[in-house]
Amino acid sequence: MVARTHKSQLSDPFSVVLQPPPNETPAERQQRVELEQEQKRVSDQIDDELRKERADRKKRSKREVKVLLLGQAESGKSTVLKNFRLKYAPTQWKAELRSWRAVIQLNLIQNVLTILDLMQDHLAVLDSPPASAAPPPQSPYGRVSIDSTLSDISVATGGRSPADIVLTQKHRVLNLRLSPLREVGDDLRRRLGASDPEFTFANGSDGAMNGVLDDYGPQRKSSREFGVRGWIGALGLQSNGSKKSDEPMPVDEATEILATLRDDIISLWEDTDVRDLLKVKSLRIEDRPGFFLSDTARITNRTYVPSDNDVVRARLRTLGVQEWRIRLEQSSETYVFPGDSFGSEWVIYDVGGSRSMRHAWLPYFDAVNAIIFLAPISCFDERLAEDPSVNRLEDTLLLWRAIVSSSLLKKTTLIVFLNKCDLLKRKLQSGVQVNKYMISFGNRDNEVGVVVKYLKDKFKDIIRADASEPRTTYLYATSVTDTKATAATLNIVRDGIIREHLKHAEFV
Ligand SMILES: Nc1nc2c(ncn2[C@@H]2O[C@H](COP(=O)(O)OP(=O)(O)OP(=O)(O)O)[C@@H](O)[C@H]2O)c(=O)[nH]1
Ligand SMILES: [Mg+2]
Repeated sequence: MVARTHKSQLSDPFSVVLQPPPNETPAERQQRVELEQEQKRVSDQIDDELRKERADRKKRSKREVKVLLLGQAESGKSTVLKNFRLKYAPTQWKAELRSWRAVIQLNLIQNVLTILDLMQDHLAVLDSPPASAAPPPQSPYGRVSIDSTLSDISVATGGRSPADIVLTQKHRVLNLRLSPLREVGDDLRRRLGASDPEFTFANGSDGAMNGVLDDYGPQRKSSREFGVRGWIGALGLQSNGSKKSDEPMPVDEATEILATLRDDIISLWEDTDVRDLLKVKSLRIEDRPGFFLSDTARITNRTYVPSDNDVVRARLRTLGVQEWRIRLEQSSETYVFPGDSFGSEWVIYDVGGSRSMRHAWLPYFDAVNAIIFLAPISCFDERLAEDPSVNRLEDTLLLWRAIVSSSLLKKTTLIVFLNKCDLLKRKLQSGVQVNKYMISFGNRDNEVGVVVKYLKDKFKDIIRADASEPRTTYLYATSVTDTKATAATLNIVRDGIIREHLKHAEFV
């Protein structure tokens, strides 16, 4: 029997191409039909998966809150992210704590090396022949006169000048015994950077160090700041932030050497001449990020596991942009919006804040619900590491102006954290006068509450002057290393962002 061919089939070139071969045997036909069925099954499966993925994406975007953390280097962006994860994803956070050991060890080593560098410079001056006809010292470690250009500082440090600081044989021995830490520091950096093909030391011109170290250090290798492109790789985490395994942590070489040098580190930090040297050099190392010398006994323990607070205080510079997807955990204290409602999942973008990295911020501007802007207000007397001619507070205000005047951010909720209030308080108590650096501060009281209020008004003034339309901005005074207080602030921020979103959604 000859198969009848429909007229329209003849006119359709596809139907001709798709026709079975004319002399097909029943076995060939069977094989062809089976193959076609299999191909259809695979094709349907792919369609299903694509449909599901689209639906998932749509569902996810309905529940996702996207937040961009902005601010200059060392303003506290990554620290806010840590607080967020500690509060809303505690299971992952706990699993991750141990991975921070190497970062904290590196921070501690950095503290020691800062002091060793300072001591070495001082010893070099002691060892060099006196420039003037001053009498030579009685003994190699006796009182030696060195050139002092810091008379103004010596007034502020109880009348002592560098010339009065005597380093003895004890200091030389400590310097020698602690020198293996340079190698250990390099090893830790290599280990943390191993997963990052672009792993770098921040160089002197783009480090995130403030002006206090300018005197003697940013170019020195031991003083350079270390950064990674992602914690996930550096800490050996999976992309959702949890650790690959929960095997016991090995006592590695760094841990062993630190344990051996524990007493020397403690004796270096407790030495009164070392403290005086830091003072006359105006080096407030205890106010620097990643300061752990007061915790040496605990951290150098072979079984040391970092605490929440250690991790929040640890310093690891961010390079580039890191995306964190956080599904909020329900807990007795944390009310999470149920199921798939808006606010049950957060995507947080944590960016590197130094000037050379700011170009990477822009692509995220039109994709986020809110920006949390970190303004480290204790930095009113510090300079940018990447451009020492720029005051850090000035840079922060310029950044803020750029954000409020950006047309891409017209609909974005803006939140400001006037951060590092604890350091501001300490600085003011130590006698630093705000009006010396900010003339417009005038004769107001040099007191933390007054400074915070003054700066809050400054941020609001910029909004009034530069925003294209009136907008609500939320300003909070924070010290984000205080996890308890920050948890309360984050709750308010979280609810505020969700409320703003719902308010806008009603008008859509
Ligand atoms: N005392 C104190 N330290 C803070 C505060 N906020 C942040 N820090 C510390 O400052 C250091 C820098 O904070 P990060 O969160 O790493 O700064 P960042 O803005 O992410 O910096 P980049 O990654 O370089 O852009 C860390 O060691 C923090 O622990 C604060 O309010 N008070
Ligand atoms: Mg960071």
